Amino acid sequence: MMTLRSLTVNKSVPFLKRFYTTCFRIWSAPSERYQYSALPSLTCLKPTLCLLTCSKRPARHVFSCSNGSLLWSHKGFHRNVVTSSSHIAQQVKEFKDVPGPEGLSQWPVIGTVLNFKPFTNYTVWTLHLFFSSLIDQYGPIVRFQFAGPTVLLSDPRDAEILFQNEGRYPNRPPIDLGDLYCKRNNLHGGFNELQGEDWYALRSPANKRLLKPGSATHYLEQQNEVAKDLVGVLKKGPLSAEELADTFFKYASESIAVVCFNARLGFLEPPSRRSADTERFSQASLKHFQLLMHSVTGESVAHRFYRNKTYREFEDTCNVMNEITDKYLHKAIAEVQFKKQEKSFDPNEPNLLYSFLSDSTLNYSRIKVIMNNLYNGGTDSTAKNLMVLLFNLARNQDKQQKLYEEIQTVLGPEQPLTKDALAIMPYLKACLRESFRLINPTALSALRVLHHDTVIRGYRIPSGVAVAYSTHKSSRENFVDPERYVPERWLRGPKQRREEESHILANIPFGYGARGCLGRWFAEQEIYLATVKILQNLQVHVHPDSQNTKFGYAIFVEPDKPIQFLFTRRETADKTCVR
Ligand code: HEM
Repeated sequence: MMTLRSLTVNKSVPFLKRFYTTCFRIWSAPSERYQYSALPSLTCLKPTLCLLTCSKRPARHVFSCSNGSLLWSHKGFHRNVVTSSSHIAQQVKEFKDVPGPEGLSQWPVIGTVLNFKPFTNYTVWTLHLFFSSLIDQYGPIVRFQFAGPTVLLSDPRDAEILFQNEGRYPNRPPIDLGDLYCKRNNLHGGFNELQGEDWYALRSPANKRLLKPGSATHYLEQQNEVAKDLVGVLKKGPLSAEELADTFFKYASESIAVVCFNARLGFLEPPSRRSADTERFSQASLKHFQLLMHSVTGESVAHRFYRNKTYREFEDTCNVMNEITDKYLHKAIAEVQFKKQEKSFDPNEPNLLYSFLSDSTLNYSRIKVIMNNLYNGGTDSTAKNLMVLLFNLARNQDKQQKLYEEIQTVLGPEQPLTKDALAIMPYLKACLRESFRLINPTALSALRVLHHDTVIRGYRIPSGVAVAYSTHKSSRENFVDPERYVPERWLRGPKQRREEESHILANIPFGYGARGCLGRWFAEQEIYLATVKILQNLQVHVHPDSQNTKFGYAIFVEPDKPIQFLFTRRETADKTCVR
């Protein structure tokens, strides 16, 4: 028995007209154009057929049926058509038929172990290359063992089906160290740990605040001050590659702290001027990430069974961060109370922390988890991707010059970045978008555990199976000259490049769907701010030793060794901050 779940209609086109036009197009098109052909069900006029959206975005399926779905994307019918008809269901191949390594490689546990060193050359750090090798060997859909039966996809059209079927509460497995900490201490889990309705209860109040237009631009002015401090530190130089990586981490931490704690924590201050709390917080959050990486890369496994050293250290970092978060939240609570007494409190407060604190449906522990998660989500991620952008600009001086000229035209040598200025800086946005594409995946996370059986590429993938999407592959296969850094491919205009036609899921640095990144506007804004301020003052180069830096993945993208950037002062052309 099939059930209809959803109907999305593009209101600009009369529904019936679209319906009949589309039926005609399916009927009359050659069947080999369909990867998952709906033709038989249509020619038999099976009324279980379902449709359509003409939206410019990937199709929200109009009808989605419990035993499959029929989709139509903006690219046309040949893109994504999965049938839901029971007639077609008989042609669907079984999970066991999905191509992939055979024999011991499909055994639980052993299969996973065999994928990595010493049995192959791969580690979690080179997971993207391992995924690519599977795709090269077996094709665009692969069945393999990765902590359980897993399917790997590389075609954005298949990813579209995956995301269409992720449901209201997409399931992305947590990093076990964070999950264990919450469980062992009986604490409320965060975005990464929770699933189902519990996750949604946390995510929904955050969505409405963080993903609404203008949520990030409210902080432009304050975060611009942080960017200025960053440039101050860079100008003082010289900084070693390690110090530089640390400085970018501090920049991202300071910048997101403005949002999460309504305060400048002083991470970029010289050590003598940093408060003891700031120092502890800075060290704890850096260590926190390193330990999470140990868990992800499999360097630590024993913490799953007992409180080993890694786990105890991790618990310490969480405790420090919780303690300092408490201080800032209590301060903000007092401010909100004061504003309320003074009757100066705006119920539509654009300030995120105040807005959360004045929401009577959220208790203190939830707000604390949200703020802590946003803070942690916004440090390493932004810092690493900022460095990747600078690396790309340094290695492509012509692009850097072009961006510099855009900055000079719109802002001149000193003006801060504003919302209006951002709206007329397409090259800045294109530079970041292209940097994301070239480094894809930005994070190890394009993974969903299926809630129900789903037909992908003609195979029925059972519920409970994890499906990963190799954005490394998709961000190369769908672009011309993929290894080159070409921001122009994202510019609109008369000379619009072919890439503009690429599938929207071919480049998804912030994930996709209901569980996509919550902080994407903040991340982009902070990277823009730093890049603009740096280029207004300095020209960026990389030391010859860092020219061939390779990138891998722990949680976020990571260089194989810290990058030695060289900065030249624009006014004096004197390489002061050089190492
Ligand atoms: C360039 C920087 C960043 C990148 C590349 C990035 C990337 C991602 C990705 C790929 C995901 C998983 C999405 C999915 O599964 O579909 C994610 C999740 C998340 N990100 Fe980001 N992120 C960045 C910055 C930030 C910032 C600044 C914040 C906080 C303000 C943040 C908060 C989060 C949170 C809370 C989640 C978990 C969402 C959930 O499971 O509901 N991220 N991010």
